[in-house]
Amino acid sequence: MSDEQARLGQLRDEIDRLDREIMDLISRRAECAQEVARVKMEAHPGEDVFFYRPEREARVLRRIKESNPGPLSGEEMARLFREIMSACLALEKPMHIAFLGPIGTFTQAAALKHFGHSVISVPLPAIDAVFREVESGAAHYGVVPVENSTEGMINHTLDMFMSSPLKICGEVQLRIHHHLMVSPEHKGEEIVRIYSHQQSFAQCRQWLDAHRYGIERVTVSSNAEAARRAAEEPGTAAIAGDMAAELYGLEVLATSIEDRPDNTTRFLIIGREEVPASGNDKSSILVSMRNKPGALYQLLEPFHKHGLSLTRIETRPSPSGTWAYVFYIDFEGHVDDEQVSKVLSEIDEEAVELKRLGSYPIGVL
Ligand SMILES: O=C(O)C(=O)C[C@]1(C(=O)O)C=C[C@@H](O)C=C1
Repeated sequence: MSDEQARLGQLRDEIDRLDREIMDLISRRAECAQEVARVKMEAHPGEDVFFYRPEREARVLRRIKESNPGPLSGEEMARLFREIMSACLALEKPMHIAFLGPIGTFTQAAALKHFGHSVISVPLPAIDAVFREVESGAAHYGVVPVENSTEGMINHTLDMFMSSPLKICGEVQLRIHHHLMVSPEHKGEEIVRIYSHQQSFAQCRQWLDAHRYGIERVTVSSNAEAARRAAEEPGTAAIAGDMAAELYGLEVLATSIEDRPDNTTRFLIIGREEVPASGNDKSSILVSMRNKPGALYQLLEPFHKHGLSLTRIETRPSPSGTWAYVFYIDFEGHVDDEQVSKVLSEIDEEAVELKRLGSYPIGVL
């Protein structure tokens, strides 16, 4: 036996021993989670028990990232623990997660990044369908896109909050990489048409103008639908992500063709209950103000006065009248914080309407 083989043999024995230890520890952790479920059910007999605890998960993942000794990165370690917790939660209660489908979309990738792979993910054809699925109780939570760093807000999602009773329970950000892809069967053929979602075309506009100028661009309902069509139709290509390429067996001709290298989409987790403070939270509100001089100043002044950071303010036309507006505001803090409750009660005095959309942990992953 060579020195190399002898050394590899020792190291692999050590890895086998460690794997057994890791497995025993994960099994003990899973038993604890099962016990947690029993305690929760005993404490709330006959009630709707909330097994998923976003504030607890955020704390666990933050602690893992902060205390990770390396050599794996904090992100990588948190991702592994994300999957362990996902499997533990599935033992307590299998979670149904509705997302803007079809399967293979970036929203599904975001749902799996946030909840891990042990959930049952349910694709739905539109953003309002995701809201309805969660409102009716058919799904425990939903995942919808809310803003993209290149293209701005997803207005449909913002507008749904005006009428929906749902709460925001979390957020997750996903780096969006778009690829130009074709079916390997039709690879040699000239591309006469490119399919994609309107947002993806917008995020790759400069690349397309520089590299595929003059080719017909056809907008479809999702990237996954674009990939499905490209898989079937000779002479076509799709702009979509890795999941869609894999799902439809497409070959990537050009990778990461998004115009901005930091192209990121933020998604919201929507649910039926409010989330307790996790120690590093964000809140979202909808406010409609009277149409009078200084209204915007009056709305923002309490944030300045009480030292709260705004992370986003967006204006949407109000459904109640022409030229009336609703402000969608994200800010740091939790509704249970003293400063936040002062700000909200000051805004409430001036506003026509103030709707609290929820406080939730700032995305960890
Ligand atoms: O701490 C809880 O309440 C649990 O249910 C345990 C646990 C975990 O595995 O750590 C599982 C699911 C929850 O979403 C949060 C944490």
